[in-house]
Amino acid sequence: MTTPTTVLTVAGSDSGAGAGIQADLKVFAALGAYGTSVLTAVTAQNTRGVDAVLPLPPQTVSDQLDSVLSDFTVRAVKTGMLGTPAVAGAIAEAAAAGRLPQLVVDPVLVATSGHRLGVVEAVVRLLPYARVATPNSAEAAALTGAPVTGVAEMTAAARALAAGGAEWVIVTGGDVDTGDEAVDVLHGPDGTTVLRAPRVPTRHTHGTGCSFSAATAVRLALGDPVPVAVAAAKEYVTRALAGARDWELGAGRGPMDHFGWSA
Ligand SMILES: Nc1ncnc2c1ncn2[C@@H]1O[C@H](COP(=O)(O)OP(=O)(O)OP(=O)(O)O)[C@@H](O)[C@H]1O
Ligand SMILES: Cc1ncc(CO)c(N)n1
Repeated sequence: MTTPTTVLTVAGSDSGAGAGIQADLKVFAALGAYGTSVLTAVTAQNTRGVDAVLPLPPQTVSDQLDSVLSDFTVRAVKTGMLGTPAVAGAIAEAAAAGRLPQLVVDPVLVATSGHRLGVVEAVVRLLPYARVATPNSAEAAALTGAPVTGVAEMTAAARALAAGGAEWVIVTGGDVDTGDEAVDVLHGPDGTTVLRAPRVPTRHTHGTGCSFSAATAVRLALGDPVPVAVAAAKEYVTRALAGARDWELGAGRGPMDHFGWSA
């Protein structure tokens, strides 16, 4: 194998390893990229929910960022859980200094268990530097202040968030009732497109958002335009959900299948 392309995730640790840093690194490896990681927080978490959260000091986050960026040629970066406004501020500063190329911002605010993992104001600071932002319906609602319950509202939210600074926004609809399809709405300089894929009938959806944004980052790192990158990420998620449908890992919402990919 030739030297792989390097990508970076700035996110929280999920001890159950279905979401967060662990999901990101699995996706990076599955798609043939070399993954580096900057931890923002440590969560005690499993398939049933989040039990505890320890945010790391902003200096510790900046130190990790400096170590990675001073030694690796990072082609794309994704951010997930940032934890605190102070950490988000440190990341925004790096973005403003042009140190975070092809930035994918997954505005993680709340885990499915309802546990708060971030604050709106912190994420908003990062959006102007995002090549792509990937809010789910709840995050889009929190960021815009308007409910997001259908494709029309997803479209309005994507447009509002793009107007607020991100170059491209894709509002993901894993939790939106769209029948037997999983529908996402992309808005950017080329206009608005609706992405549709078969909805995988499974309760094991832990880490879909993290995996989607991580796959998008890999494809951007490899040179894909944004619409191509998110379409590939959607295919990845659909296949990884289907692969783990019958897995029995934990008693709650289990993780996805990142095995068996050839880059
Ligand atoms: N059951 C499903 N079948 C097919 N695709 C799905 C399903 N659930 C989610 N997706 C897709 O997964 C991607 C991530 O979207 P989603 O809205 O689930 O993110 P999220 O809510 O942030 O995930 P997380 O569970 O990590 O918080 C989108 O492309 C969405 O359409
Ligand atoms: C660490 C972490 N990041 C993101 C999410 C969102 O799925 C999660 N549950 N845990």
